[in-house]
Amino acid sequence: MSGIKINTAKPKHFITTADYTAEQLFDLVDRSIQFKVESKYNYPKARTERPLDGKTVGLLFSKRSTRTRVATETAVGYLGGNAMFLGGQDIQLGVNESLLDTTRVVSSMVDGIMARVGGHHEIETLAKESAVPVVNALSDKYHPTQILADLMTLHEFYHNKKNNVPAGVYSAHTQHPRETLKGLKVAWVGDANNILQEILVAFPKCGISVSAACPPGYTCDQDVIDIAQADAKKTGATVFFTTSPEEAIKDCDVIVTDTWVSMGQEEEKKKRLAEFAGYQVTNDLAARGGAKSDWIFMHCLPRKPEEVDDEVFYSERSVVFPEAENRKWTILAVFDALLVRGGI
Ligand SMILES: NC(=O)OP(=O)(O)O
Repeated sequence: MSGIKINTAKPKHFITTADYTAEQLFDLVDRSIQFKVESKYNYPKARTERPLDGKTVGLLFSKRSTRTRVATETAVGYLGGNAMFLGGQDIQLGVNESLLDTTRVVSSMVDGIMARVGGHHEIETLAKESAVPVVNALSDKYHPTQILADLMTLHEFYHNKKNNVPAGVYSAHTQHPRETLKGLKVAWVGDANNILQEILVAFPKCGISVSAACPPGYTCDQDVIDIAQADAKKTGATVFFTTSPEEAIKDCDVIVTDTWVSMGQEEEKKKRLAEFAGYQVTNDLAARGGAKSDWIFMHCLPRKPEEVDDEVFYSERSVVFPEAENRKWTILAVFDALLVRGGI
């Protein structure tokens, strides 16, 4: 009897944007825009294909999530697939079963995995052991789908600004992301966390300069800094670190911050609030530091008022809600690439 040939090719994953070139990230942004326009305006026509029909994506989440979970479940549904949420309270992982065993079992039954983990080594184990593509839904080192959404949000904003497209209107996007993003200066004011680290490995290679202010003692991993500096050298972008928020935001186009107390750091809250004094993003800080007059504000959410005041957060400068929505379109593009088109 002749046997059935089993596909033994290693699956492709999306663990960090550091693994992909700027052109690959731009293509994902471009595809995300196409999905958004198609969904909102039936342009060029309403979607009828359901390429993930009969397929399942497992959401292996050991931490809370609103945006990433909703974005993934709706994105997989949009492609006709089934999203199965496997929360930390629901399965044996971490209580009765190791990550290695769980990965082998779950990946033998699903077609893709979206995983939110603690340590970055956990997502690396998952990717190594999984029989199907794994997407990093957040680890303590990186948050790639968030920063892909941030690239899309920046592209949309500056594309529409250059082309006088009114807010909330989606155009056919005449310019490529490489044209809209190159030369921007993004200032980070906050923790040296997974969001800043993903920004550092994604933005400089896209031609975006990054200047980051973190309190004394809060520093990024050296391998991340090395990647950022090497990428910046190639594109002409700059990478700059300081402990002064005012210094970081000088001449910036965009100010970004995030929580000062990430999930799992709750016992450090009091100490952190004291150490981040002076780091709240306000119009006054932007004026003192000399941000460009038309600076915009980003935050991956959820947000606490100590990080940014209401005046900025709910102002016209703030693109935080389109940024949140774009999680869906970018995650859609990632799963479309990995599960439908065979790779990014
Ligand atoms: N920004 C982000 O990852 O949000 P959630 O934690 O709600 O998924």
